[in-house]
Amino acid sequence: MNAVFPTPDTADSQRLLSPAELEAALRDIGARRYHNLHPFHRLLHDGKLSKDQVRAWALNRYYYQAMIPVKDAAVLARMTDASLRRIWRQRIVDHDGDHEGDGGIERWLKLAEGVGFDRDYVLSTRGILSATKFSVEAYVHFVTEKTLLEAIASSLTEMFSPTIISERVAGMLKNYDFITKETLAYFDKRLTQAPRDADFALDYVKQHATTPELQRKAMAALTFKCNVLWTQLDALYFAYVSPGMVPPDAWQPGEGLVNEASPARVGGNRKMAAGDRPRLPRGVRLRNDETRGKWVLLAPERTFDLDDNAVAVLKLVDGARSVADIADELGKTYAAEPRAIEADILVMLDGLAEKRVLER
Ligand SMILES: O=C(O)c1cc(C(=O)O)c2c(n1)C(=O)C(=O)c1cc(C(=O)O)[nH]c1-2
Repeated sequence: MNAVFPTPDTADSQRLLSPAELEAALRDIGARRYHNLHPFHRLLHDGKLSKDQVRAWALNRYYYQAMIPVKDAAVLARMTDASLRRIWRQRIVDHDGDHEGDGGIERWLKLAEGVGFDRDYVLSTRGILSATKFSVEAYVHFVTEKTLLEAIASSLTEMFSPTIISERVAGMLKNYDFITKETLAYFDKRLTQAPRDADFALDYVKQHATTPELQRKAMAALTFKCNVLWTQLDALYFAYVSPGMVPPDAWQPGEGLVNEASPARVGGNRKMAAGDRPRLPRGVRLRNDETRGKWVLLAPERTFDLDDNAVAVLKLVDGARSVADIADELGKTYAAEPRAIEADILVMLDGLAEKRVLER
């Protein structure tokens, strides 16, 4: 979606924008770069992730939540005006609460517990991806090192969060049987806190970005922050969706959970990942049924008709090739982007695994 006033190009960026034009330019940055557009969020909200992939999100996002008050304390420390500090300090109270057991961080811990985590494991931050930590810490460094205007402008992603939060809560409640309203209670409060915070920050930026250069800096700060959010999802996608490369020491499915079955059972339930090497179980064969002119999967006492796409994939399923390898091969044959078809292949293979005619 293009806003009426797109981000100015170099020629335009010499000109001082009116406050309304600046707001439109900031909104346009969100329309193009906010993390609602990231493929990981699409999968999360549409119910396309396994429970373990949702857990990976909850665990990593905890680090963001836990560091937000550290970030806000750094912003506060730069404010020489008591009336500004009085307003900004509310953000720290929102996340830390007024007493033990209260506040946003606590509610995020409840969310993590709701998907099965042991609270102490989450608090330890042991399994969090290094890339998540780097992104979040870059945000803290940014507000410490840049001007106060840039620090405040970098929080403006919150202008866009109510929409994604509503979409996320509705999508997750509808699509995952292990998600309850109580688990997602964190987001209830954000729906009022975020607009309040964003309105204040936007007014501040519109009032204080009084030269073309300051306006450019405010826009750059918001762009930077969109990237802080985006790279966290890139890291999750890479480790837990495709190619499924979990770095050493990062959380592995089965770790840090309460009352969960043995890792073997968790592994048995989990969805296929790009690094898995699927194979047909004993007794299941791919056959060309010549009388019907169809390829089928023959299992003991059962036959499954296959469409052309499934046949193309299953011809490459040999227990040696990974899902990513299969996507690469098909990408060559069909001149398609392998990572795009990989997602479709994973859904198809999960369907067959559920019917027990495919295994990892
Ligand atoms: O759920 C979301 O998508 C989302 C996005 C953002 C954001 O846009 O930065 C924040 C939050 N949630 C959030 O819960 C939160 O406390 C928060 C603080 C800030 C900030 O930059 O100070 N952003 C966000």
